Amino acid sequence: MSEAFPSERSAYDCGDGAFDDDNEDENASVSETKMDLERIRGAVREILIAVGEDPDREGLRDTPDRVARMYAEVFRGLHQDPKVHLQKLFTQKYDEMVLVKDIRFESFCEHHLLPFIGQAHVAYLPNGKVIGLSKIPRVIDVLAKRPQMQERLTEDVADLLMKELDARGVAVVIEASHSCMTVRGVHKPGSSFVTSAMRGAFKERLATRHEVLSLIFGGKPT
Ligand SMILES: Nc1nc2c(ncn2[C@@H]2O[C@H](COP(=O)(O)OP(=O)(O)OP(=O)(O)O)[C@@H](O)[C@H]2O)c(=O)[nH]1
Ligand SMILES: [Zn+2]
Repeated sequence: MSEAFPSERSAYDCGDGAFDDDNEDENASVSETKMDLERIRGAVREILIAVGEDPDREGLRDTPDRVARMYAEVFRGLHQDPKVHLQKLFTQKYDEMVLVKDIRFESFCEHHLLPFIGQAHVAYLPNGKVIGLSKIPRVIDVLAKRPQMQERLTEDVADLLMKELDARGVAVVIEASHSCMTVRGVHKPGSSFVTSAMRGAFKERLATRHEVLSLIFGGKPT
């Protein structure tokens, strides 16, 4: 991994509690201190020159710095540990499905570094304990704010929840539109990409899988 990005260890090294805080701006600025902003600025300047631009003209003068700060913001999840949001569980004798639908997220595809934006739907079957509702979107935000593939994002959310909640099952469905398929390349605006990861009872029991899919898609054919 290049020096501009953290090592595997430091990406998960949240022992100093730097990211226990839920404050977005603060998280972005902590991320800035962990990234090699100078290197990003230099690289952006080089790209501008390479495409035939003058990086010193007035309109572009601050662009390398803006882009560096943007990367610190949109890739801050590299320096955050999603598990910190899943430590506080509530004992509850509720053993039916819990579903959080339509969680909007923004991520960046690792192939083109262009945004993909959509909704995630996450269900789990508790095992005597439930998690605070807001924590599921928080986990998605951490994992989305990294260079991603939608399939990996989907599976990582499912595996993490399965493990940390000791759930009897987890279902994750993500629908997104990828800018790399709309603003360039094949130019197919309106197309969406749907991925799913089923774990535990959602994988093993067809009726349970159908139940969650019909709750997510509201009876639409799935
Ligand atoms: N499976 C998957 N593919 C993705 C994702 N994000 C972007 N892609 C695709 O990644 C592929 C990269 O293909 P390449 O042939 O290496 O790159 P490219 O020449 O820019 O491809 P085109 O987009 O077809 O022009 C493209 O087909 C993208 O649509 C993702 O999250 N999952
Ligand atoms: Zn892409």
